[in-house]
Amino acid sequence: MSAVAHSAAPTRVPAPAPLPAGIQLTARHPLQETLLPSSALAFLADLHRRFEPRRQARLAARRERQAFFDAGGLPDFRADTAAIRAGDWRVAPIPDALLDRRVEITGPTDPKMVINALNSGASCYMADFEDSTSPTWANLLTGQHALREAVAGVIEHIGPAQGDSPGKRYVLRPFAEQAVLLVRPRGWHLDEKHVRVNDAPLSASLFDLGLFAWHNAAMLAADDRGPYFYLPKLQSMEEAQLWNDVLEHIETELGLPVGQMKVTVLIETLPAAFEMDEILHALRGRIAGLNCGRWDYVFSYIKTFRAHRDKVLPERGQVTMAQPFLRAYSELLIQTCHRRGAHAMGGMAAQIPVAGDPAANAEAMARVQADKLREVTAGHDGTWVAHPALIPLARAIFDERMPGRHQHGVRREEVLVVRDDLIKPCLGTITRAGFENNVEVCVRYLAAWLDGNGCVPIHHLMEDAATAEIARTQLWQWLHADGLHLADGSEVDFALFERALLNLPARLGDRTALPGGSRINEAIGMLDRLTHADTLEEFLTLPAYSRLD
Ligand SMILES: CC(=O)SCCNC(=O)CCNC(=O)[C@H](O)C(C)(C)COP(=O)(O)OP(=O)(O)OC[C@H]1O[C@@H](n2cnc3c(N)ncnc32)[C@H](O)[C@@H]1OP(=O)(O)O
Ligand SMILES: O=CC(=O)O
Ligand SMILES: [Mg+2]
Repeated sequence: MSAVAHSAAPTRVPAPAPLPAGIQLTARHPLQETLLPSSALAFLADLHRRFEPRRQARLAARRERQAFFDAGGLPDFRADTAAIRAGDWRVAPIPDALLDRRVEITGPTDPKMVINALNSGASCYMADFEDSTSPTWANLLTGQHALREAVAGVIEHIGPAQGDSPGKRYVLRPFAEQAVLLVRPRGWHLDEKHVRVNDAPLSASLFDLGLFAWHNAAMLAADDRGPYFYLPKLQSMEEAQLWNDVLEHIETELGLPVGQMKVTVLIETLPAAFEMDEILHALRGRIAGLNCGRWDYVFSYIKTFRAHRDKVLPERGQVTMAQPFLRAYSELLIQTCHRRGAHAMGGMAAQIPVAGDPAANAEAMARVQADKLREVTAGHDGTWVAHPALIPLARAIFDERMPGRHQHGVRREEVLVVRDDLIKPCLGTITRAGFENNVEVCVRYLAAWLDGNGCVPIHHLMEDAATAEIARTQLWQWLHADGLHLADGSEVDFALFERALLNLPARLGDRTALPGGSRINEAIGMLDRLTHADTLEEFLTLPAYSRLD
């Protein structure tokens, strides 16, 4: 055969495997063949057909409830569930692997992060497909693959070469020394647009959780573990019931004992704070705890009260856990969990280590320390950190004050939280710097997210979807509420906003050095539109997702 004829011979590229009936994949990625064989897709499609109508019904119920709040209604404890709150019941026993959760590290799911987090010395690692992940198809598949390799114990990552030296090799510590793995799928409101079933997008929650369980349940069972999950952004006990039914169905399908899959629910919406007992009850066969997701909680307070002029919050930096409405929520969570035999997990301080500035670093560490001390003293059974360097600090505080594996014995029976404590307005101010910082954080975070990075440091704080949402919704609320003034007396109006947006490029300087620098103009345009809109967009990530790969 001549050389020409040889090079012209067609290369045989294997055709993609045929998809199960009714399923469409709208993107291509090299990991698809491995992660989405037709049996996995059929499993996901079955979840969709069974549960999608109920998901849509729950989303409609959210809209209906918000319309009630917009008309002046206030959240309150439910009359129809009083018997659940009064009843004497407890959640199922917590498995050994989840009894000591004093320090949990969280983070996105790229292979290096996964290895670093599992090796970090934390008690648990929450692998996050949610607040800290930009859900590009590549991120989701790389993340699922990294987790599967980690559960199998074979994950490896090679860092970039340094001159002539090869890149750093990352491998796992022995299993017994690793953090216990929990996975956080995306919330009920999000679609996974790359998988369509009968011409409708699959729920992102079902994709993330279902695929992880499908690949890993058997391997985890061999280690006497289960797929363990954190469930985000629930608003009601009916949503918890939906999750329970999904999990029970998956257990049956995968041949797991009922209750093998454990969950911890983030109480991070204002409506959910009024249904903590009910959520524990709906998931009582499998729930290990509740968590104070403080950043989304503040975001939810703003959204819930978007139309309530008397509940406008001051600038982000002043809305700390010391504010009465946040203290009441965390104390009620501790009391509720400990009465029911569940863990009451604390949340995330946004400070991260500050490299190259010892004074700023000391201040950041002092803030984290104070936050963790408040949590352990209040009765939390564990806490979150955003960065491995914070683990020793958080661990030392919990070790000193929590000698047992948890502190369910701290019942906090003296705590009496009523409706008005949870919705109490918050005193404070809006400074010009606070206003401009919200504009900067929104734009920079959104640009990074559009570029595929869901968690970035900005001015030495961890920023993710939840913290950025506070900045976005505050801007909308401040600008749509009549008669607000900055602390210096000037009016909060759209001229102020436009000036802040116009000045931002100069303030940012060399944008090539910023994560997502090339998407800054797009982010500015989006924030401008979202802030001018007459109605508040429910989630930033909904319109932004349509711009993602
Ligand atoms: C509101 C909420 O939902 S909170 C939960 C969601 N948010 C999170 O999970 C935050 C996760 N944290 C992060 O993503 C990061 O810590 C950031 C973006 C805040 C800061 O990241 P960086 O600036 O890259 O940190 P830095 O350069 O100091 O990292 C040093 C090392 O620690 C590792 N590291 C940093 N954070 C983490 C983490 N959360 N998990 C595992 N490893 C981490 C880095 O990979 C790096 O490793 P290397 O030395 O092997 O290269
Ligand atoms: O998910 C955590 C939060 O604070 O939001
Ligand atoms: Mg959150």
